[in-house]
Formats: sequence, C-alpha cells, structure tokens
Amino acid sequence: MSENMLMIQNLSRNFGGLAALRDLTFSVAKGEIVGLIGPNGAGKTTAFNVITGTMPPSSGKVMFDGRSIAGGPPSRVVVAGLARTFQSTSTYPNVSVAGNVYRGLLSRIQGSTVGRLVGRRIDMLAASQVDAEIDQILHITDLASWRDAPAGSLPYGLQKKLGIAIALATRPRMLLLDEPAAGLNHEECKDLARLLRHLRDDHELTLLLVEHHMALVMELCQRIVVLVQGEKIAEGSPQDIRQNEAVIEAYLGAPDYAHA
Ligand SMILES: Nc1ncnc2c1ncn2[C@@H]1O[C@H](COP(=O)(O)OP(=O)(O)OP(=O)(O)O)[C@@H](O)[C@H]1O
Repeated sequence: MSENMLMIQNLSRNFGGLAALRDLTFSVAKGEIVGLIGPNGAGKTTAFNVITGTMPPSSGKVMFDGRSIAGGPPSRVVVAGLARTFQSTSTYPNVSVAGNVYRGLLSRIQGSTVGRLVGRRIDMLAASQVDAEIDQILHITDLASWRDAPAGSLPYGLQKKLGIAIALATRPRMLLLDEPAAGLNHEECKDLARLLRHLRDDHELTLLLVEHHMALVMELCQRIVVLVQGEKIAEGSPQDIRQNEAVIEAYLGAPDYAHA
C-alpha cells in the first residue's frame, strides 16, 4: 500500500455557530494528485487554511509525513515541506519575477532554525547558490525569459504560474493549490496541467488541489474528495465521482455536464 503524505483526521472548524468543516477525514498518498471539490462555501479554503496552519482547527488532526502540523505556525508547516498557492495571484507586482521567487526561498530559510540564527546575513550567504536555485525554478515553470520583468507586467496566466514558482522555492514535498485554473484560458489550462504532471512525475511532488474547473480536475486527479457544507459526501476516482448521484445533485448538476 502507498505511503500517506497527508492525513486529515476528523477535522472540524467552526466560525461561531457555523460549522465550516465537519469531521473531515481523508488522506493523500505520496506522489498522488488529489482534487478537493465542492460548491461555493463548502469549506475547501477553510480546509487549506487549517492544513497550512493559517488557522487552528476546532478539533481533529492534520498529520504531514507522520508528524502533527495542526495549529501551525505556517512557517513551521512550510519548513516541514508543505507549500501553498493562493486563489488570487500573490506576487509583488513591482518586484522582478526572480525577486518574487527569492521571497519563497527566504521563507524557507528564515522559517528554519538555522535561518533564524543566521537572520539578516542570509543575503550574504551563497548568492550563487541562490541564483542557481532561482534559475532552476524559473526553468521548471517556463518563466526563465521573464526573469527580470516586473511581476505585474506578466500576463495573468503567467502570474498564476509565478505563484507556483514562489511555492516551489520553499522546496516543498507537497503542494496545495487553491484554484490554480481560475481565470485561465483553454491553452493556459493545458499548460498548467502539463506543469502539474511534470511536478508530480519528475520532481516527486504530491499535489492537493481545490478547483472548480471540472475538466482539469477529472483529467489530472487520481482521486477526488467532495465537500458540501463542510462535510465529505464522496471520495473516489474521477469516474466514480462523475457517476455519483449525491455529487451530481449537490455540485456537478445535470448528468450531461458530469459526463462532459
Ligand atoms: N474567517 C471566517 N469567518 C467566518 N466565516 C467564515 C470565515 N471563512 C470562511 N467562512 C465561512 O465558512 C464557510 C466555508 O467557506 P470557504 O471559503 O472555506 O468555502 P469554499 O469551499 O472555499 O468556497 P469557494 O469555492 O467560494 O472559495 C462559508 O460559509 C464561509 O462564509
């Protein structure tokens, strides 16, 4: 049986009287691409926030590579090897593409014990190594020709890719992607799917993605977890999920759409 990278056990999160997550349990095996889907307000972003330590759970466990990470802080989660991208692009628009990737790299180093001890002197450390690492990430994400351009000058699709590049700079073993396809055109979506497969196949990354773009989810994910009003209503292969009556009723809509 494959080894679990992420295990979510009986995770709940309340906001006052609202149960945004209710007793959620699922796991992601090493090297898997798993989709977390559901209608607006289902609790997907809340799940990401709790997993990445941005907010504490009301109850339940989050285990990453055998260690408990629930309750953060986010810097510790990043250093443990779990990185996240955001729904909207979260780049510094006036800073170069390379400078933005450098931010990701710093968050890794500064979050570590050694990094905290080294403090500001990090800028003087192994500048050539930093440059090589940035180049490698820009090569992987196909952004090398934009290296010195201000991030804000990139087309939207490339800005979203830059979000992935920044996350990669933390050297994650697992990546959580929050709506990576939102706002992308057909070609950009195909390109994104290629990149995510490449990260899984050639860089041994494990991926969990929240996404409303069903064609991408069905094509890319080996397994899908469906949330509705904070509760898991189904989990299975894309084929199982497409045919699941409860999922069709709550989210996918007409059977025609589900089979598209
Ligand atoms: N900080 C918060 N304070 C209060 N309620 C919140 C907070 N964050 C989320 N919620 C509520 O929790 C529920 C789940 O929201 P969440 O953003 O996790 O859903 P989602 O599945 O990511 O939705 P979408 O697909 O629209 O991004 C919603 O009812 C939302 O209004």
